[in-house]
Amino acid sequence: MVSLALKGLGAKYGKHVALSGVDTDVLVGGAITAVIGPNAAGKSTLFKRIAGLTSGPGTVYLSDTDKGPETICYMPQDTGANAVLTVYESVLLAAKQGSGWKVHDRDLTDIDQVLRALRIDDLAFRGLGELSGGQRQLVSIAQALVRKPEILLMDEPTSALDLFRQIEVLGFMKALAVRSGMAVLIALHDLNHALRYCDNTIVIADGKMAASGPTADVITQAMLRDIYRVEARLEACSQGKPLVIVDSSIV
Ligand SMILES: Nc1ncnc2c1ncn2[C@@H]1O[C@H](COP(=O)(O)OP(=O)(O)OP(=O)(O)O)[C@@H](O)[C@H]1O
Repeated sequence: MVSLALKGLGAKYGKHVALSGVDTDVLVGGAITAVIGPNAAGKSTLFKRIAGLTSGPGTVYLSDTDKGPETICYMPQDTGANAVLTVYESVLLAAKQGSGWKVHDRDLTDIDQVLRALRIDDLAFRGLGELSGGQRQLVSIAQALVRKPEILLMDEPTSALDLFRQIEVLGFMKALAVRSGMAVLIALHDLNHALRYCDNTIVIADGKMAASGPTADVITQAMLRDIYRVEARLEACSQGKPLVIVDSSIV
């Protein structure tokens, strides 16, 4: 099963150092890692650096893959919709990226499966420009999944989704990671989603890694105070699962 580890990873935009010194333990396939932290902390920059879309110091070590860096897929936060294409065409284009343009029956089966799994098969022949924000976000997820990456970096993939779709997509990703052995990193602002769906959590603050480890060890009252500047409690819900309850901001 694929795994990755980050050593001394950093990134710059011009002279601005947006990220430095990110070291992680081995992140294994089959698990979901949340990447959390305040606005402008460097979460998207970390993903772009792992995906090779920005340069900088450090190394992304990949193990147990014979595909190399192209096995990493980055699903950006903002996906500019190409209004000319239908949903189906855009997912087909994503499926063929980097593998030649000849379309096989297998490609069409894969697209049908991914659209059905995300329950957007009814949108297949709608233009991207006609979709709602949440529908577009689901199409972006379909475009990422149809490529069958071994390492998937999802930048706030549920930010435009309603409550039902949020838990459906995250539950689906968790099951898919276990089933396929994919390593999934998800940037999230909803820490309750991290607690519920993510095995491990990395905290980025001010362009540095502030903490990492099993999610329940990382999301603590002290971390919420220091990094997020909120007074909050972690309480067990009626099902015994931990929930973050925010009381106030610290000014
Ligand atoms: N293309 C760019 N050029 C210059 N600076 C950038 C660029 N993209 C991001 N930055 C800066 O890098 C820093 C980190 O941004 P990044 O997008 O990684 O944060 P983030 O943690 O993903 O934030 P958010 O939660 O708000 O999405 C910010 O100060 C941002 O202004």
